Amino acid sequence: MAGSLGRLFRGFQSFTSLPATRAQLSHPPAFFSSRTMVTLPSFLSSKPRDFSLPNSSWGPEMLRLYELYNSQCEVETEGGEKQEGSWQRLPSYNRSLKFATGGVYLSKIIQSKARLFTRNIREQGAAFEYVLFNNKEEQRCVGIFQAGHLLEGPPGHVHGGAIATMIDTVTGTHATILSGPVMTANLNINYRSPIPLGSTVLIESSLDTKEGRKTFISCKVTSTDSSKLHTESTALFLSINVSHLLRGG
Ligand SMILES: CCCCCCCC(=O)SCCNC(=O)CCNC(=O)[C@H](O)C(C)(C)COP(=O)(O)OP(=O)(O)OC[C@H]1O[C@@H](n2cnc3c(N)ncnc32)[C@H](O)[C@@H]1OP(=O)(O)O
Repeated sequence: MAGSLGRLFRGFQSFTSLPATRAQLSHPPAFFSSRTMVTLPSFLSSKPRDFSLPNSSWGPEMLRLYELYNSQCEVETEGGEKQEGSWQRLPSYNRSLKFATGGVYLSKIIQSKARLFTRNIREQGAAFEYVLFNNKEEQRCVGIFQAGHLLEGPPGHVHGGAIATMIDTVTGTHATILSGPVMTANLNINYRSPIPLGSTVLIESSLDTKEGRKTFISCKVTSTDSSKLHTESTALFLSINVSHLLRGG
């Protein structure tokens, strides 16, 4: 039981896109011989796709901000050595536990067709394009989000539920980094100005305080130059024992 829960916990980390699971998740496809190495189409590859890497749908602003933060993930010392920088890019997959092993306990909560819903639309750029970066020292997490045409709410603008989804994604991932497995208990959003469809925005999450099982987080969504405030929100996450999920909540 303890072993299964341990495996489940590691899988749970991948649910929230944590980098700790990267090594576990990488299974290089065994389709090449020692002499030839063939690049396979992605649907034949057993390697999970990391959705937080740039793709052809990313506009110039999305790419610019990605480069801005990504360039701070690794720095070069005076001696020319590479070192971890202040930011860390968080990889993101569309399945929670596909690559975790486990028996009855996993199958109780994970259906084989289950997919992370922000990552389940095939057409690139159509819905949620985003990448998260974490700054451990500053206890801050940043999401760069490009909203696609399938997320329409008011004509030409992003649906409030889609915005809430992204706030929950960024703050929830941040809370998991800070506190381990958590669930959203409360999410409070003030919508200040609409987000045009197709635009790129910044989602900035910062730790307010931790009290026992409670992690309180604040989050702002702004235009990429920070001149326009789109939403202000606060969130409460409660640390859970993974058995909470096994019991069906
Ligand atoms: C990759 C993407 C990652 C994104 C992460 C996404 C995370 C999610 O969206 S999770 C899905 C949405 N959330 C849910 O479904 C959660 C449903 N709710 C639950 O399961 C439970 O109510 C849960 C776990 C939050 C709390 O239950 P439980 O552990 O029994 O706590 P409980 O004993 O009721 O309360 C503990 C403390 O928290 C407080 N508390 C609980 N809920 C709330 C709340 N909504 N508001 C304020 N305080 C609360 C209680 O008052 C209590 O405080 P104190 O200890 O001071 O008396």
